[in-house]
Amino acid sequence: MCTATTYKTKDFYFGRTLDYDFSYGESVVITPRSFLIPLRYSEAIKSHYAIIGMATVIDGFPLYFEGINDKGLGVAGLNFVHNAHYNHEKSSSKTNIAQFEFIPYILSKAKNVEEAIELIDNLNIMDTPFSSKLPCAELHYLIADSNRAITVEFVKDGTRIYENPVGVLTNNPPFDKQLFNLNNYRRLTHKDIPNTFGEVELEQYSRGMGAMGLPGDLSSQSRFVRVAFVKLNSLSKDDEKSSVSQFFHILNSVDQQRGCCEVKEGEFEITLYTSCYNTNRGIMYYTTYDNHQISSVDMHHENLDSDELVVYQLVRDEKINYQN
Ligand SMILES: C[C@H](CCC(=O)NCCS(=O)(=O)O)[C@H]1CC[C@H]2[C@@H]3[C@H](O)C[C@@H]4C[C@H](O)CC[C@]4(C)[C@H]3C[C@H](O)[C@]12C
Repeated sequence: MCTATTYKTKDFYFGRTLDYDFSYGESVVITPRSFLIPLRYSEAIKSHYAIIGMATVIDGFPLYFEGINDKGLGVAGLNFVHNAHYNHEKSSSKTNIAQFEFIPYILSKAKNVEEAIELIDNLNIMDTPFSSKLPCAELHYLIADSNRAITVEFVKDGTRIYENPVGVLTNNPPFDKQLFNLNNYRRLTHKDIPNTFGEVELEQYSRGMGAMGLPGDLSSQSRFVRVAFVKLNSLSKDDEKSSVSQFFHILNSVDQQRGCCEVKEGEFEITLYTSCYNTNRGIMYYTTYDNHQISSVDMHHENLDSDELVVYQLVRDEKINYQN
C-alpha cells in the first residue's frame, strides 16, 4: 500500500509513503539538467529540468518512484495492480515511452500540470520491461503543482486524467471510485457533534467524536478517506519546520506497522519510507521505517548543471537523542 498527498502553507509540499514488503534499493537521486536521459523509443533527452526524488539507479538509469523538478512539479507512482494497462504495439502518431520512463520523462519536460497533461495526451505507454528481472510496475500517478492536482491512469480503455480536488492518492480501486466513496464520510467533522436523539440524554464522553466512523484499517479505500480527512482538516504555522512537521503527521495517519498486514506467510508490508518535498525550494525530506529523524537533501546544494547523477544513500538507523 502507498499513500501520496499534497499540503499547502506558504510553500507547496508533495510526498508519499512507500509501503511494501521489501525494498528495491532506493536512495535519494538528483538528476541534473545535463544528465543524458536515455529513452528506448526516441532520442535521449539532453537538456531538461533538474529532478530530485526517490529512485533506484540501475545501469546508470534513475528509476524514480516519485520526485519533483526544479520548476515545482511533483509526480508519484502508486500501485494500481490489475488495472494499469500498457501497450505492446508502437504508435506512429504518438510518442512511445516505456512505463519506467514515465516519471523522468514528465519531470524533465513539464513545468506544471498543464504542460504535463499536454505531454500525456501525446504519449503511448509501452509495456517494455526495464529488464528481465524488473517487469513493468502497475501504477497510477498523482501529479501536482501548487495550483492543481490530477490523477493519471493508463487503463484498457486508454488514458484517464482526473482532476484531483483532494490532492490525495492511494491504490485500488480506480480514482473516480475513491473520490465517490468520500460521499459516505461527508458528515465527519473536527467539531463537537450535537445529540440527535431528542429527549434521550447522550453524553459527549470523549473529544474527537465528530470523526467517529473514520476508517482505521489499512485498505487503500480506508487510507484514502483517512488521509483526506486529516489533510483537509490540517492546520499548522506556515514556516518550513511547522509545515514539514505537519506533512509528516498527515502521512503518519496511514503509517503501516510491521505485523499488521501479512502479504505472504510470515512476510509483512510496512512503510519503508515517507517522503516530503518542498516543491518551491527543491528540498526533499524523508524518514524510514527505523529512522524517525527527518533527513533532508536540498537539490540546490548540488551543481544542477552537471551531467552526472547525485546519489545519497538513505539514513536508515534510528537516531535517538539520549538526554542523559
Ligand atoms: C512497489 C511500489 C509501490 C508500492 C505500493 O503502491 N504499494 C501498495 C501495495 S497494494 O497495491 O496496496 O497491494 C512501486 C512504486 C514505484 C515502483 C518502481 C518504479 O516504477 C521504478 C521501477 C519501474 C520498473 O518497471 C520496475 C522496478 C521499479 C523500481 C518499480 C518497482 C515497484 O513497482 C515500485 C517501487
